[in-house]
Amino acid sequence: MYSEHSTLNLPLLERLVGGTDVAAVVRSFIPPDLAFRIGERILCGGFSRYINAPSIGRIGMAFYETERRPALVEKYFDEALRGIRELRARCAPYLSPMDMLRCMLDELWPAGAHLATLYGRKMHVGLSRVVEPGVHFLAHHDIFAKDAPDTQEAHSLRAQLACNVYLQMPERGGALQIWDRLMTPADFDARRGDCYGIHPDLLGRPDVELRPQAGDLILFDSTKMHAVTPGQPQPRLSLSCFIGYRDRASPLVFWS
Ligand SMILES: O=C(O)CCC(=O)C(=O)O
Ligand SMILES: [Fe+2]
Repeated sequence: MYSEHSTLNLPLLERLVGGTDVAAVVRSFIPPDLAFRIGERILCGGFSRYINAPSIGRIGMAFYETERRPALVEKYFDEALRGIRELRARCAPYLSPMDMLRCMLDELWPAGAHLATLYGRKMHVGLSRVVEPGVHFLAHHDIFAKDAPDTQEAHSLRAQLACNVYLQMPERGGALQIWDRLMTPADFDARRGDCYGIHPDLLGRPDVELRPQAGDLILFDSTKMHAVTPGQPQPRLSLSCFIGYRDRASPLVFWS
């Protein structure tokens, strides 16, 4: 169901994209004290909020927020590379964990790994996400083809992994819950209405519950329903992206 590792490795990726495992944890992907310090640097510059999920803070726009609206799609691409450079600058003099992850994926995957392009333009990668104390990050799934329908880039994906490096964790709560079954986009959209997600109580017991520690990396199948339990008393800060898989002979792609 899920596996624990001390390093990011190829078998772990293969088990995830092949559907054998729903999640994998890499403990201390970066040292916990370094994670905390990088987190402080990132937060110093302030943050804004998801347009369509305002209870959740973020630095850098997610493609999910564009909701197929041309003006927002334009804004997303306009800010994409600036966002990547902004995260790098906030982390300096430390290496951005997102840059490290990108290099490691490129080195590990036989066909390499690179930044995703869509409509001929480079996407953003490396969203900093802030979940404040007491906030419930509701159950949802992330499926690229819902955000970019009618694109070959989205429909050719055979797996989509969410990938999070946890920089700061609350003392209690902040667990990632995953339900190992698919909810069709139509079913999910009908249930959620105008809200970005649904209450996890509607889904019964999660199949996987993982409480990351600062410095951990978790990868999981983002097309499965997932949620984050409320944390106390500190905010929960993570760096987030998606990894797209087509086949073994094709490069992995990443975006946020
Ligand atoms: O923060 C987490 O543990 C998961 C957040 C999430 O919904 C995602 O990465 O898609
Ligand atoms: Fe998600």
